[in-house]
Amino acid sequence: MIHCESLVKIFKTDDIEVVALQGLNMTVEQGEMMAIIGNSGSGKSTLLNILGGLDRPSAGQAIVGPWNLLKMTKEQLITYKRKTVGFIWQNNARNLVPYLTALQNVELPMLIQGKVDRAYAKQLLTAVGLEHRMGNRLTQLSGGEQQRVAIAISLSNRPMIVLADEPTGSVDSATGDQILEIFRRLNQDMGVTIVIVTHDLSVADKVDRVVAIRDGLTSTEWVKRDKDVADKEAALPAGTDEASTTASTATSTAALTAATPGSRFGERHEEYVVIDRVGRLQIPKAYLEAMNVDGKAVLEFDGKRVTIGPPDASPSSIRPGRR
Ligand SMILES: Nc1ncnc2c1ncn2[C@@H]1O[C@H](COP(=O)(O)OP(=O)(O)OP(=O)(O)O)[C@@H](O)[C@H]1O
Repeated sequence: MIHCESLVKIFKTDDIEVVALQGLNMTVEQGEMMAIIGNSGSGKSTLLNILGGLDRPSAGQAIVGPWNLLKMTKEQLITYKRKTVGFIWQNNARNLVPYLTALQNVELPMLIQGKVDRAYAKQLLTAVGLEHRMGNRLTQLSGGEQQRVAIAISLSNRPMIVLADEPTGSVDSATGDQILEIFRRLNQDMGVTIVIVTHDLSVADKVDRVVAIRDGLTSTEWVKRDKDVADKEAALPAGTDEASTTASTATSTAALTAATPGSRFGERHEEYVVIDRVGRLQIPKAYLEAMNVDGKAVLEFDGKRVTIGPPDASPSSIRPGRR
């Protein structure tokens, strides 16, 4: 559904250029609910704005369904924004009109497009648990309820994808959990693909997959594992053949398991380093410092594992591991 390859975004002002995305690769499958996580300034919002058609990429490839975001005309971009994507912002003032009721807010984008479907608007508000608040003005709703109205609005044009920028950023953690549960339900019931951008690591446990962005590049990926496989593997003694086979099958799909896999987001996530099409990967700074590698390194391959180390010493190991 979404395919970004070598995606570059450069912001130019009078005297400086900021390379916000430096050749990013990412794929999102149809029907997935995934999160993009990264520190402030890592390029998350830039990527989301590009996927939402709000900003144009500078180079590379960005394909969403049948659309090529680099090659679209202005008119196509308008149609794309109206029909393909729904947006949710952290600051919901961007989505909502305070003096209108919840129902009027959901109907507004439909009105702008020329056809109000009241039954569908009500269905959306019911889906986000606000059937009893439809007639209330936005000012009468709590922050969490307003965010739920924003979710209903994002679906009013029946989009294929919902893009959410820090959707839990301005609510407390219990409300944040509720919002993520609503996303999950909508994802399952309506089949809508959901991409959440956040710096909140706790979101990771609620999604199928997490892609970490660092310095405008995808660096690491955590995939939620099939619970049965995870339970079975946990029951096996370390180093048994069956456990190794399960781990290596997983690694062969996309990437190399990192040296400290899995544990960061609980038992059911497996951590991978992303390797791009031409074989590049990002090595965490802490590892490079611990190995005293700077600029150049020695790679060794023993037929199964790649080992990397400083040029003048025997290599320290980066190896596919598992819990
Ligand atoms: N319109 C712009 N003009 C110039 N530089 C920009 C612009 N938008 C973003 N940047 C720069 O691009 C880089 C990535 O910014 P971006 O907003 O995508 O990061 P982010 O990961 O979403 O951060 P945050 O979580 O703080 O929103 C930053 O260095 C930022 O300063």
